[in-house]
Amino acid sequence: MATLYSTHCRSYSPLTPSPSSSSYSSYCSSSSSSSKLGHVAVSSSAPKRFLAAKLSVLSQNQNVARMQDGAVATAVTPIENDFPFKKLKGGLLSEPSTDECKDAVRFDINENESTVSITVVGASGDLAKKKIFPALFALYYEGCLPKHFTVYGYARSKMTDAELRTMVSKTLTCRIDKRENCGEKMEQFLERCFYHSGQYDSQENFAELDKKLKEHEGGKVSNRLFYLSIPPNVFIDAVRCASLSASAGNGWTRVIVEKPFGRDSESSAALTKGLKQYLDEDQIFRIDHYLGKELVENLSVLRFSNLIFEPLWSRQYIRNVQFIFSEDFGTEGRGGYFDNYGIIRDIMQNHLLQILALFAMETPVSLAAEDIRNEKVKVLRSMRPLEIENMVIGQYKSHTKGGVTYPAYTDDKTVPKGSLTPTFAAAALFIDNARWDGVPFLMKAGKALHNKKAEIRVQFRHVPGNLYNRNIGTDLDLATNELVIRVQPDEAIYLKINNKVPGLGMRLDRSNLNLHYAARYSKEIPDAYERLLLDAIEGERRLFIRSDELDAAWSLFTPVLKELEEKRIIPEYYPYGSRGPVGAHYLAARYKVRWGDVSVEQ
Ligand SMILES: NC(=O)C1=CN([C@@H]2O[C@H](COP(=O)(O)OP(=O)(O)OC[C@H]3O[C@@H](n4cnc5c(N)ncnc54)[C@H](OP(=O)(O)O)[C@@H]3O)[C@@H](O)[C@H]2O)C=CC1
Ligand SMILES: O=C1O[C@H](COP(=O)(O)O)[C@@H](O)[C@H](O)[C@H]1O
Repeated sequence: MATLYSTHCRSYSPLTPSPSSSSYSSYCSSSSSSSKLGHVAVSSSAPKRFLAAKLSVLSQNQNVARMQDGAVATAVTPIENDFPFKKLKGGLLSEPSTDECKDAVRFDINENESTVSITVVGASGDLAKKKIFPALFALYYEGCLPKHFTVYGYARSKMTDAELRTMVSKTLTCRIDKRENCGEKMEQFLERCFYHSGQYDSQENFAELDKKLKEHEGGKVSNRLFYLSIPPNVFIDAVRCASLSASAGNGWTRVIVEKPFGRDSESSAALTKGLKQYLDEDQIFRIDHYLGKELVENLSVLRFSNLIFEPLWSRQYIRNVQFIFSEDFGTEGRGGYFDNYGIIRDIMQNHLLQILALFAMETPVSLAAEDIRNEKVKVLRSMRPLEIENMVIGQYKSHTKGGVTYPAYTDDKTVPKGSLTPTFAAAALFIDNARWDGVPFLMKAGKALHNKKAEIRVQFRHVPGNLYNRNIGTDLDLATNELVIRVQPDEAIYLKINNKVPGLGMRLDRSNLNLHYAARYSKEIPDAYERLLLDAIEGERRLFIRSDELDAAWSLFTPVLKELEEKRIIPEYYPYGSRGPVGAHYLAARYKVRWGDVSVEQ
């Protein structure tokens, strides 16, 4: 018998019920989305293939779990010993810690027997350098990574371990609010980073990696996470080779797959089919990093834990909902990738649609991954496929401002001349269910616009028979209550209300009830990749996309994408740095909507 992986309890908030051994399962999330176990031991005779460590609880009291392939696992650690009390010398217990992860990892007493190896496939690339290694370091700094972990970079580029460390060290940063021992921690982290050069389609090269991983694992239970940070044309090759030559022998093996998950329904289905030749669905972690953003994660908390919002969350009170994404830079350097996808596939079909599904779903049975994903998929399947009449596309053109000339999209050397690929799109979508019948869900996404922002805007209906109409004037839109969830930058949730201007008269103005994160919380907000990587290590699938969600998402967008391409629809050209095509306003106006981000006071 050997240890598989521990149950992790990640965060402990003052709202959480006071811990006791009997209430453990109510606040402690497990390494399996559906199991609520303490530490688990599993037969090490598991077959050498990608082994799903999905545990389903047979009996919570007996602490017995069943692995997906039928192997029985039994809990060997009494759960009373577990989180969140710090054990002090002499057996005393300290106060529960509010520090994320630290206690969970520290109190995994079986972790001496288990290891986690994280292989970043495509380690020489942009995403790995920019996001993945820094996120892993942040997790290490916070004490969230297990005791025995190793990070491997894998790519075709030739590099030594030392060169990888130099490359990685350039992008590591410490949080503004936590700089203590930062340099020291970086050194320690880098010592755990290694590199193996190999082809993505070579079983032999992955077998060499396997050999190196085994040396680090030193006979302990091996759990392996592969992060596919490579272009999609080599996804299947890499999964095949990793599966056949480098999967964990006796622990779990999981694979994080980066977008794009295909470019339409057919190619996405083919990709899923290809992945499933080598992996079970619960080993596949399709990442959408917007789901890891703090305010997206908070969306359900806001709605389901505050009485004041949920009763208003329907067609009865909500006039329209807007999902807005803008960037103030173009495709700079990524034009080659982008031209094959365009903004609809790059941002709308995934990031914005995922947020929409979370926003509009019914109350899930529980916070378990499958319960949430079931509700999301229901919303997606209740939506009308997007029609070309409900869509506007644009592309940025060159613009000179203040003596500086900004390039057109097609000036990018990696973009084919005359490309019609949209860099901007606006769309009106509808959910044909009882809650949302007739409510326009508007999306707008663009590159090379005047600002960088991602937000959700909920515009409420006008107040019937408003006593104060006289004080508001004829433009009722000006008095609309609007809830704004600013995902980035400068995270905030604010509600626009009408208020009496202090004084002897009766003049109303619009004011904000404002929850400004920087003012309210001193803690730096973790990057989305940190949350998602930690979830993948813990086996938490809630924020990853299931294959049926993906199919439903593609069904909504594939017909219109095909039509745009077949008819070679010409995008509306907008100047680099502007607010985008005017067509977006006409589209909104058709549904009696004004974009919330264009008013004077936003
Ligand atoms: N960069 C970003 O901001 C984001 C990226 N993504 C996705 O993440 C993944 C990685 O992105 P990113 O790091 O930007 O990608 P890169 O283009 O930087 O590629 C990553 C690595 O893959 C290898 N590679 C590049 N092109 C090919 C090719 N044609 N055939 C085989 N190997 C190749 C290279 O490594 P070597 O030559 O050393 O093998 C490269 O360093 C992609 O799927 C992308 O869509 C998703 C969201 C944002
Ligand atoms: O997935 C993608 O997201 C980025 C924007 O991410 P953010 O976290 O910086 O907002 C976008 O630039 C890129 O085109 C897209 O592929």
